[in-house]
Amino acid sequence: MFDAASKFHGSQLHCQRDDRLLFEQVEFEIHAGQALLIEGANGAGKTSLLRFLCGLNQVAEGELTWCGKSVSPSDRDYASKILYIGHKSGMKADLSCVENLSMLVRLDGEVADREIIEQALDQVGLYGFEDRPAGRLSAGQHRRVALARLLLQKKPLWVLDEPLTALDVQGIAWLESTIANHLAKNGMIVMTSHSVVGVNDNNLVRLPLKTGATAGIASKTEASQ
Ligand SMILES: Nc1ncnc2c1ncn2[C@@H]1O[C@H](COP(=O)(O)OP(=O)(O)OP(=O)(O)O)[C@@H](O)[C@H]1O
Repeated sequence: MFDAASKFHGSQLHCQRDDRLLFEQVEFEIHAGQALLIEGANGAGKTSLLRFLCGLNQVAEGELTWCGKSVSPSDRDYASKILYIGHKSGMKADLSCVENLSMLVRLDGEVADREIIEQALDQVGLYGFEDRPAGRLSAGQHRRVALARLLLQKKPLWVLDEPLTALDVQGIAWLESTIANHLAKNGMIVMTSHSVVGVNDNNLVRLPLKTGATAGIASKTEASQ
């Protein structure tokens, strides 16, 4: 169970790429058990925003607070709260599924032994693939291995960039229950996705990104006022 009082707030968020303003004055707030869905056309800046929240780029700027305390995306304590799974999995083609997951979990400052990783691979439908090099997986299998980190790491905030990509019906069903379970434990999620799974309307905050967006705060509290 994560802290029921958790709150994640962003304000004055803006992003410029070269000479082009992607978005500005964007604001959001989510609480424990809620998911933020970042929406927008191709090229609107969704990935740029996600990566900014994770301290992975400086192209976007803005103010962030975690539980009411101002944080910088590069703060170690703040970064330790986040599990980011982006378009690229970060896996090495010549390492096995177990070796890759072990490495990725360690890079995030955590540890998972082989038995635990095998159990996670089993849960994502990859029993028997433990020692297969990642470079010899299908696209959907590759995505399933990347998403197995959701079972291995205990972070309150998941930042997921198009997590449904390449998943089949069973994969989507697994992700749906995994997301619902995380939110039920007071976890939070910031994600981009063309469809929403595992989040009911009461727990979903939508953040549309459009150039010059000044549409006010994206939050459940404000929306209901
Ligand atoms: N490394 C980069 N250097 C310069 N411009 C970039 C770079 N990466 C992305 N861009 C540009 O920034 C804009 C926003 O890209 P971003 O990937 O954030 O959009 P997105 O909303 O996630 O798009 P999509 O829905 O297609 O994934 C695009 O116009 C893109 O061309």
